[in-house]
This record gives sequence, structure tokens and C-alpha cells, in this order.
Amino acid sequence: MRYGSIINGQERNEKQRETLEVRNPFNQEKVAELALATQSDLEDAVNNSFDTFHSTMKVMHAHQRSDILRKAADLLEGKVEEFAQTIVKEAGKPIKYSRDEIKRSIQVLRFSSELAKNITGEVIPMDAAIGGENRMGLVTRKPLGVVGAITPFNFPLNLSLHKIAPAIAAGNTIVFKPAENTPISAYLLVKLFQEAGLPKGVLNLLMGTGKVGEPLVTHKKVHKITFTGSLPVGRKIRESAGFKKVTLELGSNSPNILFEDADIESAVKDLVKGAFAFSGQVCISAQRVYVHKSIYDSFLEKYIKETESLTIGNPEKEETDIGPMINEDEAMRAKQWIDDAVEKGAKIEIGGERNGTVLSPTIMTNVDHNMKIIAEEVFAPIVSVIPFETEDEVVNYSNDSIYGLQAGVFTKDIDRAMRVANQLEMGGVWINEISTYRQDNHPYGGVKQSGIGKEGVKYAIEDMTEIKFIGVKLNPNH
Ligand SMILES: NC(=O)c1ccc[n+]([C@@H]2O[C@H](COP(=O)([O-])OP(=O)(O)OC[C@H]3O[C@@H](n4cnc5c(N)ncnc54)[C@H](O)[C@@H]3O)[C@@H](O)[C@H]2O)c1
Ligand SMILES: O=C[C@H](O)CS(=O)(=O)O
Repeated sequence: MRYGSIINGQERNEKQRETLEVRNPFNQEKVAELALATQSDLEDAVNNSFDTFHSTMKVMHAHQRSDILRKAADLLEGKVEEFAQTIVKEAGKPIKYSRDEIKRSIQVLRFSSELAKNITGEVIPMDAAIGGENRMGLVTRKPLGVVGAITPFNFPLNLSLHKIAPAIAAGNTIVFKPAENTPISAYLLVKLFQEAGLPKGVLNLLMGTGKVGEPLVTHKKVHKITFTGSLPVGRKIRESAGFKKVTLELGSNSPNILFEDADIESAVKDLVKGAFAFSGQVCISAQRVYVHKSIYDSFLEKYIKETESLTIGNPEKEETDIGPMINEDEAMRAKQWIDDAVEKGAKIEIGGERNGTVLSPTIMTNVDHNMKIIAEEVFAPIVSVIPFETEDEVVNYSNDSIYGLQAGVFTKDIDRAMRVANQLEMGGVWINEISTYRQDNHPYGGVKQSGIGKEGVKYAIEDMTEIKFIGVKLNPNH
């Protein structure tokens, strides 16, 4: 199948277009061909989104936007398997995790549908200021206009919906540039919205690489860029976006801390999933596990044993826990980071083997903060287990990073849990839960170089609207 951009409801898929192949990361079979967008498609998409904002979207009421989002959720509920199988093929995500992603996506649509009807403002007590008597002050929320949404390969449906659904709820139009390796779910999503009754031009789709992402970021008619992806690209976007609002959801090297009173059995099970789900290609994947020295040996032994029980192989199979990475270059890069750490004195406790795009789940010890597998975002099935002695020490270790997205703290002592949570330089901290856990309705987004702004439907809507003050001077004699 060949997939093209969709602008004002029309697909642009002519034969003479430059194309890009999409290959199944597990077996390298050709899954699809992408008909790439040109500079003139980009102009058309942005202009059409701009015009649609001023015509269609400005007169579309909250209850209509809410209905479309709810209808999209209902339709997606009937297509879980079609979308899940697509993500298996284009991203190599094991089927059970692909289905989880679709189920979360349905919730994102439902939260957005509900919140579309609840975008409220406030009334300011104007007489609180001397001279403010007989005045009324209203704080209202207005949509921004055209939102440019640029998304990554690893949660191609849910992370796209975390931008598109709140943007629609808030009354914006969207130019959507999905990752070039996972364009099919993006295409199906735009079709799903068409079926749900979204007017053409509200959601325009541009197929292509960063080459089409760049001019979207700098375009004068785009009011906001919401980007999820890597730090280097995020940095570029920040520098070139000018006065636009920018949300950046970037990477991390998430720490998880186990104190001596942690429930080891359940932490072990959760941290296997937390480090290795989708081969660690999750921005909040458990990358650093700090374990109190009194339970270190026992934890490590159990952690290795549980990791041994994972099933590695074809992501289409129900029993598969670990499938491929997105491509061979990425698997080679990760393997090289392991080798580099070993050269510097690290030990592989389990894993460390690469077969094409598949890297076996790897636990490392004897690591230090100068190794890439600790200091940088590993984004692969590699986790390091590190002993610590004191609370201060582990807080310092955890904060010794350019990133700060999410962390996990495991202890039965609530005072300690809260003390540590407050000291961690993170966008979010889970207590007795892994860093990798995310619900779609809590604020989500990093500090430091993990990003700017928040998602989680309510918070994305806040970032996709502008506060507008309206003041009225009343005549007390009327
Ligand atoms: N914080 C989060 O919520 C979150 C969630 C998922 C993934 N991520 C991060 O995403 C990364 C992995 O995803 P990826 O490999 O698809 O990321 P990536 O940065 O390579 O690509 C993301 C998107 O940006 C586009 N792009 C590339 N260059 C561009 C440019 N110069 N201008 C505009 N757009 C450009 C790509 O085509 C793609 O659509 C990891 O670093 C991961 O941590 C973060
Ligand atoms: O990859 C990072 C994602 O934000 C994880 S999740 O889809 O939000 O759980």
C-alpha cells in the first residue's frame, strides 16, 4: 500500500512523487510506501489549516467538538485489532503492548471529549484594586489557531492523540507530521476522524521526514508547535520556532529507587516490564535502578531470574515480550554503548547480545555516571542496577542528569517517600510505582532537558489555549 499526505480531505499520492519505504522492523518485509510531501504541500496544508481555523473551527461549538471526539473513541473501540496489528507491523511493538496503546488512545479521546465541554475561565474581583470599583473582569480561554504536531515512532497512535485530541477539544486546527517510520497508524487515524465527522481541513496530514517538519516549525501561520521526540531535534525546534508557543516532550534516563523496606517481589516484576517493555524504547523506561545495599544482592538475583523468563521474538505472537528495536542502526548503537561500558569496567549480568534488530534484555552492574548507558538516554532494553547507602546519596545520583522526566521511589515509609519525591528534579514522581507508568489524565512532561510544557489532556488543553482578559467598565448610574 502507498500512503500520501491528506490536505483538506484529499490524499496526495500521485505516482511521480518521491517515496520512502516502511519496513517491518522484525523481518524487514516491506509494509508500505510513503508518498512524501513537498514544500508546496506544506504551504497548502498550513494555509488550509489557517483558513479552516478562521472559517469552520471558529463557528464550531464545544458540544460539536465533543461529539466528534466521542464518536472517534467509539469508532476506535471497534478497530482495536486493525490499529494494533498496524503498530506491530510498522513499529515492531509486541501485540500485547500494541493493544494496550490503542486502549489508552480510546481514553485520551474520551477525556478530550469530556473536557471540550469544560474549558472555563474565571471572574476577577476587580474591586480588590483601589479604583477598580464598578468594573468587571473576565478571564476567558481562546484557541491558538494552527497547531503543528510532530510525533515519534514509539507510541505512534497515543502520543499523536495526546496532541490532536486536546487541540480539537480546544478549537484549534492541526497540521500533523507523524514519524516517517510509523505513518500507517497516522493515516488510519486521520481517516478515523473523517469517519467521525471532523470537517475537512481541521486535521491535515503531512507525510515525510524532518525535512517537512523543519518548515512547519518556522512557518508564520503556525501558532504553536507541539513536539514529542529526541533531545537534539527538540533543541533545534526550540531555536527555530521564534515567537511560537512550543511544547517539547523529550527524552530521559529515568531513575527508580528501592529503599531497604521496598516490596522487592513486586518491584522486581514491575521493573522488568518497566525496563524492557517495547525494548526500552519508552521515554520513561526504567534505565537506572538504585537499590539500597542491604537488599542489593537479593534484588539483583531475582531481577536476573525474572528477566530470564521473558520471551524474545516475533512481535506478532501473543506470548512475545521482547521484539525488535525500530531499526538495525539503533540496535547497533545500543550494543556499542554496552561494549563501551564494558570496556570501562561495567559487567553484563544478563543479555548484551544482538541479532539483527533484536537486542536481548540486558542488565548491567559496576557502572558509573561517565558511561553513556547511565549519562545519556539509552532508549533500548538496557538497565543498570546500582547500590547506594544513604538517602542523600541516592537523591544526588538521581539528580545527576541533564534529564528529569519521571522517577519511581519504592518504600513503605511515607515520610521518606514524600521527602525524596520533593527533592527529585523531575516532572513527575511515582511512589511504589515504576517510572514507566503513565496515565493519560495526569500532568506529564519533563524538567531540565526533558522538555517544556505539559501534556495529559487537561494540561495539553491549557497549553493549547491562550488566556484572554475582557474587562468591562460599568456605569453605576444605569
Ligand atoms: N517525553 C515524552 O513524552 C516522549 C515520548 C515518546 C518519545 N520521546 C522521545 O522520542 C525519541 C524517540 O523518538 P524518535 O526517534 O521518533 O524521535 P526523533 O526526534 O528522531 O523524531 C521525532 C519526530 O521529529 C521529526 N523530525 C526529525 N527532525 C526534525 C526537524 N529537524 N524538525 C522537525 N521535525 C523533525 C521526525 O520526523 C519525527 O516525526 C526518544 O528520545 C524518546 O525519549 C519522548
Ligand atoms: O515514550 C514515552 C511515552 O510518553 C510513554 S507513554 O506512552 O506516555 O506511556
